[in-house]
Amino acid sequence: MGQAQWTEVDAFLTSLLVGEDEALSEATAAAQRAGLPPISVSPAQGKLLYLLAKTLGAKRVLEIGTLGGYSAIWMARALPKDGHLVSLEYSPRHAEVASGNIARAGLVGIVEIRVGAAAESLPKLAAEGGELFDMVFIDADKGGYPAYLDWSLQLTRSGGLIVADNVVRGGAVADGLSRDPNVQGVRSYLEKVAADPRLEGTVMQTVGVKGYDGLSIARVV
Ligand SMILES: C[S@@+](CC[C@H](N)C(=O)[O-])C[C@H]1O[C@@H](n2cnc3c(N)ncnc32)[C@H](O)[C@@H]1O
Repeated sequence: MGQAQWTEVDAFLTSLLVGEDEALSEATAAAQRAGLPPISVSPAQGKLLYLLAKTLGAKRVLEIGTLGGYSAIWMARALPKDGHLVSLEYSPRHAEVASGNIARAGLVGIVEIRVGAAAESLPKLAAEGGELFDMVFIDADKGGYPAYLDWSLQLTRSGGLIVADNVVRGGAVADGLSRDPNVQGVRSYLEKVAADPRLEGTVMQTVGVKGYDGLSIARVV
C-alpha cells in the first residue's frame, strides 16, 4: 500500500478522533457562504485547543482573531458554564458572522466578541483589571504578534498557556534575512518566547490546507 497523502490522513484522523458536530461544520459553512477567507484552524487543531483549555481547567480564555468563531467554539466548549471567552476581532463583518455561529452553538453566555484592532482592545482589557486568563490564543495579523505576546504576558496567570498559530510560514521563519513583515513578526515573537524567563515554549510543526506551518505553545512559569 502506498503512503497516504496528508489530506487523506487528516480526513481519517478527523473522522476517527475529532468528532466535529453540526454546530462546528455549520460554522465553517456559514463563514464560507458569507465570503470569509478559509483560514480558521483545522478540526484537529480546534480539538487540540479544546484539550489544552480543558487540561488547564480553564475558566477564562482570550482569543486574538475571531474570524467566523470556529476556534472560539472549540475553546468555549472546554469552559464551565460560568466560564468566559473574550475574542478580539478587527472586522465587524467577521464578528457578525461569528456571533451567528456562536449563537447556533449555544455559547452566547460564554463568548464575548470585542470589535476593533487588538492593539487598542488589549490595553482596554488590561485596564479593566479583571481576573487573569488561563489561556490566550493568538491568531490575527502576524506583524502584531510581538506586541500581542507582551499583552498576553500581562493578562495570563502563572501556569497558563499562550498559544500562537501560523508561526512557521512554509519554513520562512528560519530565514533571518526575510523582509516579509509576517515572517519578521512571527520570528520576533518566537525570539521573545525563547528569551523571556517567564516563558517556556515550543513549536509543533503542522501541515494543512494553508500549507506547512506551525503552532507555538508557551507556558507562563
Ligand atoms: C486566521 S483568522 C482567525 C481564525 C480563527 N481564530 C479560527 O481559527 O477560527 C484571523 C482574524 O484576525 C482578524 N484580525 C486581523 N488583524 C487584526 C487586528 N489587528 N486586530 C484584531 N483582529 C485582527 C482578521 O480579521 C481575521 O478574522
